[in-house]
Amino acid sequence: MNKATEFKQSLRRQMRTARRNLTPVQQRNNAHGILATLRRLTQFRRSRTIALYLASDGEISAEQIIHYCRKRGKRCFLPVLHPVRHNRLWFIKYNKDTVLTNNIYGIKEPSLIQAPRRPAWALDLVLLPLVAFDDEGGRLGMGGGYYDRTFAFKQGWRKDRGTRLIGLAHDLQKVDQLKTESWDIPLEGVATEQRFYPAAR
Ligand SMILES: Nc1nc2c(c(=O)[nH]1)N(C=O)[C@@H](CNc1ccc(C(=O)N[C@@H](CCC(=O)O)C(=O)O)cc1)CN2
Ligand SMILES: Nc1ncnc2c1ncn2[C@@H]1O[C@H](COP(=O)(O)OP(=O)(O)OP(=O)(O)O)[C@@H](O)[C@H]1O
Repeated sequence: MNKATEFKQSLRRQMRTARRNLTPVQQRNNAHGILATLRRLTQFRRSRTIALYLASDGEISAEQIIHYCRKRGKRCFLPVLHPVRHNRLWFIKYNKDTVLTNNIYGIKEPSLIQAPRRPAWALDLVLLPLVAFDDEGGRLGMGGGYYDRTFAFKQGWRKDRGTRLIGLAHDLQKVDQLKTESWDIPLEGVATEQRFYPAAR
């Protein structure tokens, strides 16, 4: 393992532990706070089709956001591990009656037989889970490269064109600067319970 990979692994361990050690009360407050942050964002207010995720391993919960979106008539989608294409995601509509199953990582996702599916480029906004972030749009994920592969088509696009990508995190997941890799797809910004961090251009 080279130095950079070792560094990423140890940062992942450290941040995943920090996330998991938040108390239920802190988790609840942060989930509440992040909805308030998003409601102030034009990019969120304008979006009609939004991909979120079901939290696992201490990730900031998106359930309140999902509830809010449904009330406002925004359509919610969840990522599903692609059954055939290596390390890519599909996005499936998420309703109250959607049947969920556990994927290979033990994360809940809609069962695959369920339509409708939506291609990644046809979503207005994707709210991504992450392990660590910086204020330049850098994202460290769980290490599967799922989001990077799925949104590779955005390489070279302006951040404000097409599907918008915004990370969701607890504020404690912020680090000074992440080294970007050639395959990393930069985020437009990251929302936490405290504030929105727009990527500097
Ligand atoms: N809630 C949520 N859903 C998500 C993601 C996520 O980060 N959070 N993903 C974002 O990409 C995708 C799943 N990616 C994941 C990648 C690795 C591991 C993981 O736990 N890996 C093990 C080691 C690898 C292995 O067992 O093969 C680990 O780190 O312990 C989990 C999810 C799609 N759905
Ligand atoms: N567009 C791509 N094409 C091919 N391989 C890729 C691509 N994007 C990422 N990868 C590979 O995926 C692996 C994991 O990447 P990385 O550690 O950046 O994942 P991550 O962003 O932390 O994970 P995730 O998106 O699942 O949360 C790397 O080995 C990388 O080479």
